[in-house]
Amino acid sequence: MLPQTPMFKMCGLHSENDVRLAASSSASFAGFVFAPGKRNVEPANVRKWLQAHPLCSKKIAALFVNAPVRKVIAVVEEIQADVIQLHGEEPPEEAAVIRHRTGKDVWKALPHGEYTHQQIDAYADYVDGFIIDAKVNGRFGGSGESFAWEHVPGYIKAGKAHRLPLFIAGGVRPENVEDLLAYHPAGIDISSGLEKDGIKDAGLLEQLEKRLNSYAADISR
Ligand SMILES: O=C(O)c1ccccc1N[C@@H]1O[C@H](COP(=O)(O)O)[C@@H](O)[C@H]1O
Repeated sequence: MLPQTPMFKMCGLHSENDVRLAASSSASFAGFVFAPGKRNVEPANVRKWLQAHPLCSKKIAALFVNAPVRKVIAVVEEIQADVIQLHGEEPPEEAAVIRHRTGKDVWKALPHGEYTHQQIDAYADYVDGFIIDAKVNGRFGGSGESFAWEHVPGYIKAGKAHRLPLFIAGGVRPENVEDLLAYHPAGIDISSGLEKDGIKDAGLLEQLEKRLNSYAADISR
């Protein structure tokens, strides 16, 4: 099968300005973090920002790390999320419960490591997609660090075998995105790589989109 332009998820939006930028971007998914850390957001603020800058056809992803199921359900309802990204150690059964109780797509983020392929197999019947991220110093994500991308083809194969979309995350930036695109992932997920001093940056977004567009032009030739 011919490579396709990857889905682009712009994650970790944490201000009205970030949402405005995402709304004007080519991202198909806009992600918000509801977990401790510098990108943690309040659902009421997200709702306000989305009212001011509607994302139109883009889908909203809500990211959680080991959150109670009732919190996930409440946040998803409040911000009208389309996708739930579980970025902690939520077991497959919990992903299944969340999927059943919300009726939303659930994506499991898994850290690249020795057992990732076994984990993909264990979650595949209970989720609607995967995100493979780097695990750095025990942090759950948003580290800005990449894992060894020579492992990407194996993950792409696993996603295809389960017929599930698989995104590559972790330290993707405008200056290295072409190295990742060379593997033709189904999706890329970027947060800190679009930030300057902790704020999503229009210039970095423009650089990224230029490279995504040029990749799209190359593969359509
Ligand atoms: O961004 C965070 O603060 C965060 C906290 C806890 C779990 C995940 C988090 N971010 C997600 O991690 C990936 C990769 O991010 P990066 O591009 O390396 O910064 C992405 O899905 C972020 O939204």
